[in-house]
Order: sequence, then structure tokens, then C-alpha cells
Amino acid sequence: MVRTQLSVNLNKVALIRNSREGNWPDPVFFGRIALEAGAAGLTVHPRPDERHIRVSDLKPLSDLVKEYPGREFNIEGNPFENLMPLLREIRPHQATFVPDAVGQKTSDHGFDFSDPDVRAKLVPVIEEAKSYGCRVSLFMDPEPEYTRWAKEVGADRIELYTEAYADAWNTLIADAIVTPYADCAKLADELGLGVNAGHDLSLENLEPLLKACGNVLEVSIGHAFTAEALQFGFAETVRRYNELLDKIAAE
Ligand SMILES: CC(=O)[C@@H](O)[C@H](O)COP(=O)(O)O
Ligand SMILES: NCC(=O)COP(=O)(O)O
Repeated sequence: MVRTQLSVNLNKVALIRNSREGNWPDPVFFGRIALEAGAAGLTVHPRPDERHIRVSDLKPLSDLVKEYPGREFNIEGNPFENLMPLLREIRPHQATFVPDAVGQKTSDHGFDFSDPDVRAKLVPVIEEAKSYGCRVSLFMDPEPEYTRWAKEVGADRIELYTEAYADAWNTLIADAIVTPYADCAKLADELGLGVNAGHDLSLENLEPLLKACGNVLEVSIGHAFTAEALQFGFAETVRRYNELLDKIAAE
């Protein structure tokens, strides 16, 4: 069982910040709390409309992560919208490609790898991101065939899109839906692809998914993390995730 790493997504800290003038709560301040508490990295999704994370947040966050050797900065976005110039400027450890439309409420699907045009378009931007020193992860619905295509287009990792799993968890059928995620994770291992996971994961629903997959290298968690941090505090929430991740890895 791999010891999965926690990357704290700061989008929702920035969303609260943007509801007023000024820079409080400052994503850098809370990013530092997360890193000091033991988070393996920070994730942000600088959407084109800057509804939460702004382009101006990226360099300060990148500089913050560099103060913590071994921790990683992960920038998510649509490579066919605003992401590539940001990767060229910031050169994060990881770039996670997400096919979100500009005004989309949240990420709600992975790439349509069954479309040869999508696959052809991904190849050069993956190569470009790698030329900036970024590891490339592709946001993906839990379709095992898509894992093969992610490998084919040159990705380093897949990020399993876990909203359907989280929804199933809420209706206690998570055991039934975890199978495609485990199948994708197993195939990824066979193909030499790393496995990340994210979207709607939480302290409550994380364990069965990670145990079923066995090889998830990183979970990026923001929405639930922020709500949990309202209850437990930012540092304590990081501690609880790391305690859970240690427990899962030890079993
Ligand atoms: C790709 C994904 O599922 C999330 O990382 C994304 O960042 C969520 O975006 P919002 O925080 O804007 O809902
Ligand atoms: N890649 C998923 C992520 O960064 C955060 O997703 P969520 O926990 O805000 O749903």
C-alpha cells in the first residue's frame, strides 16, 4: 500500500478572500500553515475568471513552497484556455490538466480520451509543460480504457476524478462504485503511470478509495478540507489527514 501524499487545494481560501476588498484570508498565510503542519504540497486552480485563485497569487505561493524542500506546487487548469503561459512563468512541480470550460461552476468531467482530436491536441501541450519541468497529470473519469490513452499521449500521471465515488459514499454504495477506480489504478501501474485522485474527497470518504486502489500517490483536497478546517482548524485538519494517510499505508 503506497503512502498517499496530501496536497491542500487553496481555492476556497481564495474564494473567501475575494468576497471582500483586501487580501484576507491570504492563501499564502494558510498555505504556510498547511506546509508547516506537514502537507506534502499545495494545489491551486487559477480559473480564467479568477473567481478564487488569481494569477497574482501564483508567484507568492510558488515562492512559499520553495521554502519547504521536498514539497510540491501543483497548478491545475485547462491547457487550451489560460494555463500554458502560467506554467511557463511559474514552472510548478506538477501541472494537472483539467478540461473545464471558462464559466464552468466546478470541475465535473475529465478529458474525452475517446476523441482522437482531443488526444492529438494533448500531445504538444503535454510536451510543452514537460519542457517547463512540470510533471503532467491528466484529470480523468474512471474509465480504464482512458488510462491507456493517457499513457499514449505522454502523461506522467492520471488524476482520478472522484466526484461519482464521493456521491456514492453519501448513498452508502461506495463499495460498488470503487471498482472502476481500482481498475484504472491497477492498469496505470501496469502502464507505468502514476495515480493521483481528487474532487469531493474528505476525511470521511477517503479510506475505502485509497485501500481499493492501493497506489494513489497524491490526493488534492480543497472543498471538504476547507469545511473541515472551519471545524478543526487548518493545521489540525492537515494533521488528521496525515494521521489517516499513515494509518492506511500501515495496514
Ligand atoms: C480539478 C478539480 O476537481 C479541482 O481541483 C478543482 O480545482 C475544483 O475547482 P473549484 O475549487 O473551482 O470548484
Ligand atoms: N484535484 C482536486 C482538487 O484539487 C480539489 O478538489 P476539491 O477537494 O475542492 O473537490
